[in-house]
This record gives sequence, C-alpha cells and structure tokens, in this order.
Amino acid sequence: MTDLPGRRPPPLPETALTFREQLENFRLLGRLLVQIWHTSPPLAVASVCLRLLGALQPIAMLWVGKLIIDEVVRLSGITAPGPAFGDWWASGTLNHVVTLLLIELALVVGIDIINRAMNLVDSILSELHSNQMSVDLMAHAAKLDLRHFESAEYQDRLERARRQAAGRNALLSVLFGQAQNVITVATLAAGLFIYAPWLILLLPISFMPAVLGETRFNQLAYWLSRWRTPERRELEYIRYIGATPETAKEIKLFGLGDFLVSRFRTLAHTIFVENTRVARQRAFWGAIFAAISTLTYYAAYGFIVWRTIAGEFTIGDLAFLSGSFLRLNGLFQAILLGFTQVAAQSMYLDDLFSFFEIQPGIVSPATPKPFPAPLRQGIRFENVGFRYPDTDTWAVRNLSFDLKAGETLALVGENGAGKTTIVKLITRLYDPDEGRVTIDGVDLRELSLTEIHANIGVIFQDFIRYSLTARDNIAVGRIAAREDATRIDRAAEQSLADGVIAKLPKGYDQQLGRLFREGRDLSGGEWQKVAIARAYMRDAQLIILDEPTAALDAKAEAEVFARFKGLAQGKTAVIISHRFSTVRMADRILVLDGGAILEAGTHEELVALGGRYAELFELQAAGYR
Ligand SMILES: Nc1ncnc2c1ncn2[C@@H]1O[C@H](COP(=O)(O)OP(=O)(O)OP(=O)(O)O)[C@@H](O)[C@H]1O
Repeated sequence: MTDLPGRRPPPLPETALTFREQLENFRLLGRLLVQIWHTSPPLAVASVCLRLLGALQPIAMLWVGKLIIDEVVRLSGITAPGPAFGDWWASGTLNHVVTLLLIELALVVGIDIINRAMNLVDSILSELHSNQMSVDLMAHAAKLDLRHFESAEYQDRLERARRQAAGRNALLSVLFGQAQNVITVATLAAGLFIYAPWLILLLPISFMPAVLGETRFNQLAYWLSRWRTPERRELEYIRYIGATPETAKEIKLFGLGDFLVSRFRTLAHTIFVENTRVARQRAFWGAIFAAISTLTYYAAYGFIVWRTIAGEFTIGDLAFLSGSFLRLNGLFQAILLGFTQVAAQSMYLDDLFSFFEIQPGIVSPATPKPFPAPLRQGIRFENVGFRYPDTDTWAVRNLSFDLKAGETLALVGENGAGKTTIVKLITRLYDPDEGRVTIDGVDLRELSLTEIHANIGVIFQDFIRYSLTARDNIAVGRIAAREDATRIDRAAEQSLADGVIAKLPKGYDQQLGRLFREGRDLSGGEWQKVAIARAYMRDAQLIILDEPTAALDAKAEAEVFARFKGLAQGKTAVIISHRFSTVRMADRILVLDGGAILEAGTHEELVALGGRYAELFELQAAGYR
C-alpha cells in the first residue's frame, strides 16, 4: 500500500505547462479526430453539418431581430390605415413585419431541432468511440509482458489510460462545439466590425483574465488527479477487498472491516480536501473574472446607447450591436475556455495514447523458426541467470540442466528456491538475463510466442477461478475448442474433474464462483481438478503443473498424478510439488536452493545420496509415521 496520505509531498506541479507543451498536447487531438472518424464516418459528417447550421443561427436571429425593431419603429411613425387591426391587415402594411416574425419563429424552432439532433449524434458517436477505445486498450494490455503487470508503475499507467478511455467523451463535444463557436464568432465579428470596429478591441480585456485563470486551474486539476493515481488505485483495491466473496471470510474473521473503512475514509478525505481547495480557488477567481467581464460589457453598452441617442444608430442597431457584443463576449470566452479545456483534456489524452506506446519486450522474431514437433532432445537451460525487474538479487543463476523429451521432471525446493521462475523462463513469460533456454537446440527467442504457448500446457499454483460455467472453466485451456464437448469431457475425466461436475446441479452448465446469480463455489481441491483439466484441453507436447495440487487430499493427489504419469507417457512434463509421494513418481528430480541446482537424480539415487533431498524426504516421512 502507498504511504498514508499527508506523508506524500504536496501534489502541485513544479512549473506550469509552457505554451509550447500545451501545443504539443494538441498534436494528440489530431489522433483523436482520426479515431473518431474511423469510429463512424457518417455520424462524424452528420455532426459537422449540424454544427455548421447551428453556427449560423445566432447572427441570423440578431439580424432579424434588428429588422423587426426597425420596422416596428417605422410603423409607429406612419399614419394608421384605420383604427382596427383588420384595417392594418387589409392594407398590407403589416406584411413585412409578419414575414420577419415568421422567419424568427422558424429560426427558433430550427435551432431546437438542430441542437437535439446534435446531442443525439454526439452521444452515439461518443459511446461508440469509448467502446472502441476500451476494446483497443484491452487488446493492447493483452500484448504486454508479464513484467508490466507485475510493476506498480505500469498498473498506474494502465489505470490512468482506463479512466481516459471511458472518460474522454466530453472532449468530443467540446472539440466540435469549438468549431461551431468559431464560425459563429466570425459572422458576429464581421457584423460588429462594420458598425463599430473598436468595440472588438474591448473584448480581450473582458475575457482574457478568465481564460488565463482557467488554464492554470485545469493544469492544477490534472496534476492532482495524476498525482493521486496510486491512492485512487488503493481506494479501488480497498473497495474490492472490502466487498468480494473471495475476501469476505478473512475480512470478517480477522475483523478487518473497521480497519478498511477507516483507511478508505482517510484516503478519500485527503483527496477530497485537495480537490475542494482547488475548487474553492477556482470559484473565487472565477467570480472576480466574471465581474471584469460584466463591467467591460456595460462600458460597451453605455457607448452604444449614447451613440443611439446621438442619432448615429437606429434602435434596431442598438439591439443588434448590444446583442452581438454580449454574444461575442460569451463566445470568445467559450472558445478560449474551450481551448484551455481541450488543452487540459489533451493532457489526459497523453495518458491514454502513451499507454498504447508501451511496447512489449517479449515478442516473436520477424521470421520465427518452426516449433520442433515432435520434441527430440527436449529443453536445455544453458548457464541461465535471471533477476526480476527492479530487484538486485538473482532469482536463478548459473542454471544448467536438461529436460529430456519424454521425461517427467520434478522440481523440488523450499519456498523461493526458484521453481516457478524456471517455469516462467520455459514459457517465455520472461527472458533470461544471462545464458539461454533452448528447445531441441533452438533458442526460445527464435520461436513464435504463439507456438510456444500452444505447445506448452501450464497450470500455476495461483490459477484463475473463472466466474464462468464449469464447461468454460475447462474450455479456457483451449478456447478454440469451446464447442468440442468430447474433448472437454475427456479433459475432465483425465483430471478427475468429471466427479466434481457430476455433483453440480446443472453439470457442465453450472455457473461457478459466487460472483453471479446461481453461481456455485467449489472446494479448493475441486477447483484444482477443474483447473488441471485445462492443461489436458491443451493437448500440448509439454505439460507443466506448478503445484496446482496443494489443496488436493493425499489420495486425490496420488490419483491425479498416477493418471498424469499414464497420460504423460511419451510427453514431456514438469511437476512442482512439496509432496514427496508425488515427486518420487518423476523420472528425475532437481533439488533447487537459492536459484541453483543442489542435487539431481531419481528418488532412489537422491535418498541414497543422503543430502538435502534425503533430509527433506525423511522429515516428511517421519510426519506420517
Ligand atoms: N514478480 C517477482 N518480482 C520480484 N521477485 C520475485 C518475483 N517473483 C518471485 N520473486 C523472487 O524470486 C525468487 C524465486 O521465486 P519463485 O517464485 O521462483 O520461487 P518458488 O521456488 O516457486 O517458491 P514457492 O515454493 O514458494 O512457490 C524468490 O526470492 C522470490 O521472492
């Protein structure tokens, strides 16, 4: 867990982003627009067209408004055609003003329809885009190395990218809205420019302070959010362990509820305090800047009123100009704030896109050699040394041994001796830092990763208990054979999972785990039998069982391994177990200590040797006497 809040330095950026850096962030917008275009070209076109129409509406409204007022002023000065409305109507004097009113009505109704259509198109487009991003993110994460998933830094980056994939929908509307506002501004500014060009100069005084303030606060908010990623992940984690079937037992019995609640509360409170501090500052400065803007508007308004009194402008002009100035002021602010918002959001976009830039280090070569089938010599470790990332100690070092084709090899050793690490190296979840691992003389790095994984069936001690049906829990071993009932049946039989499934009310269709409705949990040993069936589903040349049998009772484990031995006939296999009754069945045993081989031989040879193996075997055997 991270340090308790308060002990981390304050989450403020050391320097504000330079204009150049902000522009750099805009580069990412191009990428976003291309993605949006690919999401749905027709919807993207529809959105642009609707906004174009929407952009022209304000100037049209103001102009028609001006014409109406001028016409009303004109009509109020002429001699009435008669006392009644009918006289006015019959004389045709009202035709012009009525036409103008109808045009204004059409503009109001039209913009409402346009806005609704725009919202609809945008929301569909954002959802499609956000789904696509989530899919891309999952696909990319699946390609990354195990090392990435085992590092807190990458977890933070993944978490930030995940948030962005789902949370950047607003950006789309802001971005398109910007384009719309720019067009509106251009039309209004042209109008204003014709009447009173210097009014335009007043505009920047009005909106600039607000824009600068907003830029600063957006950056602050981004830094806060970025800074607190580890805590947010921890909050998620506490929420998770506080409320899942897997953890409920232990949390209850250890009475950890209060501990978790108080930790959650403290963490959430720190984040809350920081966020409100920024929000308060933002509200304060926002009010000041808004006041500056209002004062500027009234200065301009006062000027227009005076020019109208002096007879330079008509009443219609007065309405048009003050309306234009007000709208322009609002729009300029909206554009520049939009700009800062887009800049702020593009900082977040960087989190998303930079995740896609993380490249896996363990990849297939451009022209892989064919995977040796059938295996002739087997697997060889040649002077292999490996350190986990960010650690100083060697997990294994100077390791040389052969796993001959057709042989069952057992790895024995105390906790942390390096057994699982060997499995990770054989399966290329990691590459050695020294030496090499070969299959039939070919370096693993020269083979295709897909082929390596297809030819090796591994079940780890921490296999996954999928909240899927019993059938799918086995089928995941070879998901392409999900529909192959015979194969699933056979795998279940070989791993003894058939007995477990027979007891389930819905058999293979039984939902397992407690996460979903009608889910049925299994005992530890039952889960293991189901998991081992996955290795048989694979029908691989090399099978590795990394202690997935620890929860099986002694009889079941003996039975599972007797079958395993029978089925592994002709197949190469590695088993890791702390039970000597199992280990002794192997053709050869490697005894590991501190990442190196201490002894090697058959059970009988090692017992006769009287070394560590004999000692450990004796210790376990004594326990049964
Ligand atoms: N992801 C990791 N990051 C850093 N160090 C690790 C990691 N996984 C294992 N280690 C370290 O590497 C060494 C070998 O671990 P390994 O998991 O291979 O042991 P093992 O023999 O399988 O142990 P066990 O019997 O407990 O499963 C240990 O010192 C362990 O602490």
